[in-house]
Amino acid sequence: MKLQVSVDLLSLEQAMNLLQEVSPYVDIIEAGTPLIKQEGLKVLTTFKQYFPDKLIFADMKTMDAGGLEAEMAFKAGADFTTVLAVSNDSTIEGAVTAARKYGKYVTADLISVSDRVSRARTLENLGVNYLELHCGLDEQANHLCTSTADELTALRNAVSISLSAAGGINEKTIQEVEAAGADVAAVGAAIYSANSPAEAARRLREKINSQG
Ligand SMILES: O=C(CO)[C@H](O)[C@H](O)COP(=O)(O)O
Repeated sequence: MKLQVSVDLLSLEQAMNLLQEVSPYVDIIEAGTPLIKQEGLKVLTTFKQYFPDKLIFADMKTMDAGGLEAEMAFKAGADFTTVLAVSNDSTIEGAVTAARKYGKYVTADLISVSDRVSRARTLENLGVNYLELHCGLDEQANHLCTSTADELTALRNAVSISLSAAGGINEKTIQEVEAAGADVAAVGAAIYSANSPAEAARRLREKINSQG
């Protein structure tokens, strides 16, 4: 399983300071939605420039103009862009077409989808590369998330495309997420809010490695 750090900080300077510390332990660097909104797409270009051996994930959370927004992210340096799974199929198709043109990837974020298994099957048919099971920050704050492991298992049984999990994952839960079939675990606060982000990322990496 790959480890993704979700950089939900509000300045490029803070983001770069964090990444200098944690990048050795992660496979994927995510520019969080608030960071992209605050600093612009240049964060993607900067991440790619300084960390060329990492995959760069743009959490665009696109809801409309799928082709245009995906193209913007890929041109700026992203390897992945996200589109909201609740958006119209034509929006998803636009993002998928752009990803194919650039040889990059689309992740559909299942946040706020009620029938996730049914939507997952449609999204697979539409050509998305990854499905992200995501408990958002507001849902976490209001204790609205159900079991990530059970949900992942249901998705794993329903589709063949890659799965990622995001939302409140930490050292205690990362092995459960991997065992349930995730190909990527995205971790934000458990890394950037830790006393030592580098140590937190190192321990998460160790948990993944020890799972085999
Ligand atoms: O996309 C996000 C919020 O919309 C976050 O990046 C994602 O939830 C992971 O962060 P955390 O581990 O802090 O929950």
